[in-house]
Amino acid sequence: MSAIQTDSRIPVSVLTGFLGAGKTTLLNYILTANHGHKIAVIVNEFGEVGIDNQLVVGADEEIFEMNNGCICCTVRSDLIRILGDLADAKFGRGNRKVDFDRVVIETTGLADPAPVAQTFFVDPDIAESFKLDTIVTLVDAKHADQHLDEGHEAQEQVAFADVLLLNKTDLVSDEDVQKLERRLRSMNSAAKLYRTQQSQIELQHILGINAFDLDKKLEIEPGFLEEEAHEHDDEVASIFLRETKPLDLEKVERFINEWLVDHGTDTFRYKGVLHIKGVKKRVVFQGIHVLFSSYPDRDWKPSEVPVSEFVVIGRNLDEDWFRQQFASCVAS
Ligand SMILES: Nc1nc2c(ncn2[C@@H]2O[C@H](COP(=O)(O)OP(=O)(O)OP(=O)(O)O)[C@@H](O)[C@H]2O)c(=O)[nH]1
Repeated sequence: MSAIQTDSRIPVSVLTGFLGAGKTTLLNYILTANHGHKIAVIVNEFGEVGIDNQLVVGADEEIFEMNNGCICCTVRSDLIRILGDLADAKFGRGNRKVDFDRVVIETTGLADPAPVAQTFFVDPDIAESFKLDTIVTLVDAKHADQHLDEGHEAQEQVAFADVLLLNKTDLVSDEDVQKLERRLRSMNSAAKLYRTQQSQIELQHILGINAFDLDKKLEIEPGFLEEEAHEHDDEVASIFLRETKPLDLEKVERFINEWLVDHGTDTFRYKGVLHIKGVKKRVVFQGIHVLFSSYPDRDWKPSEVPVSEFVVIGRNLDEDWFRQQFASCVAS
């Protein structure tokens, strides 16, 4: 018998990074790239309703959504269940057969990656079928300093990474990029660090690289395997807004202008699709603090009921204000 035993466990890559850093952009890039892998995707969102599944390409494929909680705490049991079902489906143990050779998990921007990683070591069934391959952390070059100054989660995401992608380098000067690189290096000198734009990275640098090293992580966080679920900052919350009546573009623009002036700093992330009167396409709308963009995306499908829905994630959000303003955007 050969002395070399092949590891038949399914490799898992975890994509992390603060809100808006470019995780979904990377996921879309992975899903459209020509790499020959069959990937099962698990997407976790902070808001009560998932928006990412609408923004992920080929969303009819093997994509499993985990909403209404964060993968690192409240819905960690869902992660274990989904992974268990996936393993059964791959190894033909259930009624369903799903053919895939790796898993990519997109965490919420507020997730602490350590408890997610812990799942692959402390749950015996998961540990038998899956192998944590790499934690990839995206860093938003424009907003990272602010997020690292303010939030424990952003710091943990950097500290726990195997690969750091310093993304959105188009938005800042080279000098700022270098300064940020020094800051990231001081927080995590072991991770590989790449500069990216639109999260584009050769996939051989992030998939199947066998980078997660338990011993090294235990050096960073000795209590890693015993840690309790992560506690989130209670002040950070999400609001989900939904309206089936078409919206008036001018009113929407006025609403957004007021919002960004008065609440821009407190809104970490917002994203969704809008159903605008007179526009045949759905309008994708998203932003990070005051950096906002919207564009017509694709025609509504005949099978879809056009609807505006979006999620706002932030601190100290005045929910009544958002609801009233949004309701007043309905076209007459
Ligand atoms: N200028 C610029 N924008 C980028 C780049 N990469 C991604 N974006 C934009 O940044 C916004 C956020 O990107 P996403 O990929 O949705 O970020 P995310 O990390 O998945 O966001 P959450 O899931 O909400 O935490 C989108 O509007 C992207 O198009 C980049 O390199 N440069």
